[in-house]
This record gives sequence, structure tokens and C-alpha cells, in this order.
Amino acid sequence: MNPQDEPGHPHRIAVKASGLLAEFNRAGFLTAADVHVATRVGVLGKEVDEAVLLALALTVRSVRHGSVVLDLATAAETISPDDEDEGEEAPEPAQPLNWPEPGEWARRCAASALIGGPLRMTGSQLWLARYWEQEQTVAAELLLRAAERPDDLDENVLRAGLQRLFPETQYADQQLAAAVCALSRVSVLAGGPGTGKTTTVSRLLALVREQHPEYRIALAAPTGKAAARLHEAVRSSTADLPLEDQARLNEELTATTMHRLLGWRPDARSRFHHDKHNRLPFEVVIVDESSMVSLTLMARLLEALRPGTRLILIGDPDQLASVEAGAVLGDLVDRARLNHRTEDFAAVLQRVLPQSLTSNTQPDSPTARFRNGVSTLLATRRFAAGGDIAALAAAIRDGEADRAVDVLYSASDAVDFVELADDTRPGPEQLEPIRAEVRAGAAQVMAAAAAGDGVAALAGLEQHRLLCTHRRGPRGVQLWSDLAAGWIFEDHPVVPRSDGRYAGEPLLVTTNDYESGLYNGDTGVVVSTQDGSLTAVFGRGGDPIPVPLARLGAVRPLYAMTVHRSQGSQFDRVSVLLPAAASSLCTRETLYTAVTRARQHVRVVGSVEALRTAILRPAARATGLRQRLSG
Ligand SMILES: Nc1ncnc2c1ncn2[C@@H]1O[C@H](COP(=O)(O)OP(=O)(O)OP(=O)(O)O)[C@@H](O)[C@H]1O
Repeated sequence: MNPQDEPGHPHRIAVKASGLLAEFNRAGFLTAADVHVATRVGVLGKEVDEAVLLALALTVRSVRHGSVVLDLATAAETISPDDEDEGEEAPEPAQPLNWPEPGEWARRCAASALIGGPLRMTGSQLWLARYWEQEQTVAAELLLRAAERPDDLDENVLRAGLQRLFPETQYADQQLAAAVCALSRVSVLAGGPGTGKTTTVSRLLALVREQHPEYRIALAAPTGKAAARLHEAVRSSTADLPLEDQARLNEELTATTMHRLLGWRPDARSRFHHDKHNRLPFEVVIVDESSMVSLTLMARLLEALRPGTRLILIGDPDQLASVEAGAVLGDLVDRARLNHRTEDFAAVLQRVLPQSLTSNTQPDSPTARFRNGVSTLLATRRFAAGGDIAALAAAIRDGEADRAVDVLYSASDAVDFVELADDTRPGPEQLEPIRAEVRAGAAQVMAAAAAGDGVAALAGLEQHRLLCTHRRGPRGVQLWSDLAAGWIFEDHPVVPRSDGRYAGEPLLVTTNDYESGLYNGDTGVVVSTQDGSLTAVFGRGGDPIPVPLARLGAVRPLYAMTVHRSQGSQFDRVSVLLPAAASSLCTRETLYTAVTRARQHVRVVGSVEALRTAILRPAARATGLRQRLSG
């Protein structure tokens, strides 16, 4: 982040800006960087109309906020000042802003020489050309791949295999989803945590390998942590398969990050070794945690796949979307049309499935063929403790605030609600349960780290996680990290070395370091070594990676993390600090993602008002992909 982009930094005001750009900058709607980009592109494109430059700057701003499109018709109602972090007072406009009249604004933009160059426009919607092209690539590649079904599987063998691997009727939804993936060149397997997505996919892989032992399979995920989880989950899900199916999956199934799969290049951020000129050599590519995949990365992946490769995207479309722009997985799953199938696809499915299929028939079209490949698993198969976490997650997902409040107020071993009004500081009675969790986790980490037991130290780290929506402010990571560190040091008065490190220090990697194989979001612990020195270990499924402290890149102590960063990880117990109801980060996806990080227990800390607001406010990311895939 450039210094002038830092909220609150004096250079956030673009000193040279004038007219509408200056007005929107002063009011906190545009950063200096947004203004700078718009001014520069305006000069290069010889555009002087300030309404057009404002539209351009707001489009840049939208991308910064995760959207791909700016709709001029609704911009005045939907855009509010930046308030990325609580405690940053967004400047109040002294007087109402001069939003251009939408019709006239759109006409002026449409007449601009920038359209067709750095900007693209459809109706009243504007894109930066780069993202417009990426949406185009993703939609075109998906539709092209969905146009024809693969014909490499014998239907009778597949039918027998589906019955062998999904013998129980309670898993009929998984059997159907596996059949859909087997019979599609591109498919989406959506579902919440513990619905059996990984189990379904590993069985599907066994089915494909049964007929094609020579097929090369790639397992990938957007983060190292998620890749490690995928590897572990696929491995453990094969344990109860018939021996011959286990054998089909046993060798060389390792998971990797998407960046590594595509071949990271030191000279380019979003270009890879594998692209349309040098395609990936796999017959099957599985991507887990697809909700975290940005539009750019999805475009790069699709371009790099051979036309015949089977692509299976797994993920939970109800989670927060990628940090970077786009909401690809959410756009691919059209909830209103689940189980809508073309007649011929329903007939093929019926031939390989034992049970009779209920589908809504949809007329054949390129988009209908794509939807044929989308399945959703709904039943949760994992949560213990009566499924209260699952019930809470479902209520949040469905926008049922009353139901969620009921679950939180019910006597439950799995969910807890610590009420804390938005504008008050927590008192001892609110802090105590969180403090107890933090202390219990730290006790295990400290003891294991002192004994040099990296595996146990990492397990201790996963025992409880404090999750915040904001980085700063009264509910932010900074403040709660300080609190947690204070509690830990009361119990364990450590004397850090001169470099600040101590045995038991929890670490969070904050940038990708391809050389050492550590990725942004990876977590680890400093542990003692036999010679009395210190080293770091990082979690990778069952295999901790030791990294000498001298080789560590950018890390920071990990006492709390943002919900965004926690995506792709799960913890035994989670405490979630809700943002204030007024925060723009108080959204359904944030809460859902936070709650579903917990395996055994989740504690929600905040006001009922914030809880209700979050549940009733789905995060609105504006994209054009959904529209390109509908119809
Ligand atoms: N068909 C099945 N037969 C037996 N056990 C199953 C089946 N499907 C799911 N399970 C069990 O349910 C649990 C969750 O399954 P799985 O890990 O596949 O879900 P998931 O959707 O991939 O979860 P996550 O989103 O957390 O990765 C696992 O313990 C798994 O063993």
C-alpha cells in the first residue's frame, strides 16, 4: 500500500486535484491514488470531461473494494465513503455531493474516447478494460468447456462405480454430484463446511481413475494452508474406500497452491509460466476453496487449461469473496436454478444413477449447459454438539436473523453469545470467557514450544482463534492482539531475545514467499531447538515445515486475525468480534465465514443489532460475470 493510501494519512488528500475529483476526494469517496490514476489516464486519453474522469476514478475505487463494475445509474445510492477501519472517521461531506445526473453522466461517458480503450461500457455500467476482458475470458472459457460433454467414461462402469462408492441412500446427493462432475468438462461443487465436498471429489477421482489409471490429476487451492487441508482431507477420505479404489488414489496425489500450479514468475504478478501458449498437462484439475479465487486468477487458470481437461471447482459460495476483485464462485452458482437441467443431460444422468432423478427441465442453450455442471450439497455431515454451529451458519446464510438469535441464546455447548453494545468497552464479564480461551490455547503452545515439539505447538495454535473484521479500532485485530498478548504474558512472563523472538511466539506470514514456500496467511510457532536456540515451524497438514528464523520473510505475531485471512482454515474453537452495526464490513458473508471456521465451538461477541444487521446485509459486489452466464 502506498503511504498516501493509508487511511488517515495526510497525503490521502490529492493536493493537485480539482473539480469533481477534488470534491469526491475530500469527502472520502476517492483516495489520492484513485484520483491520480483517473487524472493520468485522462491526460493520456485526452479526456477533460470531469464527469467522465469521476466515473473512471469511481470505477478504480470499485475495484479496490472488490467490485468489477460501476453502475452509473445507482452509484449515488450505493457508494459511500471509505471506512475500511473503525475508528477512522470518514470525512463528512460539508454539503451534498454533486453527483452527475445518471442519464446525462452515462451519455457523456459513452461519448468518451476512453471507451474501447481503458474503459468499457454496457448500458450504464462501466468496467476497467482489464477486468472486462477477464470476465469475458472466464465466461467464454466456461461456456466453451460446457458446450460438450466428455465421452471418455463407459456409462455402465460408471454406474457400477457410483453404486460401489456411494452405497448408502443418505449420500444420494453426493452420488448425484459425483455423477454430474464425471459427466461434465467443467463443474462446480458447492456446499457449506462438512457437507462432504472433499469426500465426493475423492470418490469421483477414484471413479475416473478406475477407467483411466493414466490420467494426471492436479489438486490446487488459492492458499498454502487450504492446499494442505485439501491434501489431508483427500488422504483421510480415501481410508474407508474399498482397497482397489484406495490404490487408485494412493500415489502422487499432492495438493499445491494455484500460483505454484500455474508456475509463479518472479518478473510478473499476474502472469504465469503456464498460459494459453503453454498449457497445464493435466486431465483433471480440482480447485478447492474456490470462493477465494479472484477474477484475475480464474481467468489465468482457465486460459492455461487444455480444452479437454476436466475442471472441478469446489467451494462455499456463501463465504466472503476473494480479497482481490470479483466474486467468481458466487457468480457461477445460480441459486434460483439449482437442479435445473437440460433434457439430454438429465437423461444421461439417469442412465448412471440408481435413484430416479428430479430435475426442472431447462431449454438447451450455452448457459444452460454450464448450469448442468453445478451441484450443491446441503446436508452437513460433520458438526458435533447437535449441529448448533451448522444451525447458526444456516440461519445466517438464509438471512434469518431471528433464527440465528434464537440459536445463540439457546443453551448450547457449541455456540455462545457475549453481548457487547457497539459503543461500549468490554468489561471483565465479557472479557473473561475470551481470556480463558486464549490462555488455554497459549498454555499448550508454550509448553510444546519449550519442549521443542513443533507438532503439538501447532496443534495448540489451532485450538482457539480470535477473529476480527477490522484491523484497527475497538473491535480490530490490533487492539485485541494487544489484549491477548497481555493475557498470555501474565501467565508466561517471557524474556524475548534481542530480535524480539521467544519460544511459543505465534507467527503469521504476511506476504507470499515463493522461495521458502511460505504463503500469506500461513501460521507457525517459534519453538526451542535441542541446542538451546530457536527455530520456527509452520503447519502443512501433518507435516510441519521448519524454517530457520534468519530465513523468515515478513511475519508478525499472531494473537488475532481478520476473518478474511482465516478463510481456508478451521479451528476447534473460535471467538468472533462483531464490528459495529454501522460498519460497512458488518455483512452476512463476514459473519458466515467467521462462524464456519469453528469445528467445535463458536463464541460471537457483539451487539444484537450488529448481529441482525450483518445477517440482513449481504455484501454487494458488483460484477458482470453472473449476467454473462445467465440467460
Ligand atoms: N459419503 C460419506 N460417507 C462417509 N462419511 C462421509 C461421507 N461424506 C462425508 N462424510 C464425513 O463427513 C465429514 C465431512 O466431509 P468432508 O470433509 O468431505 O466435507 P467438506 O464439505 O469437504 O468439508 P470442508 O468444507 O470443511 O472441507 C467427514 O468427516 C467425512 O468423513
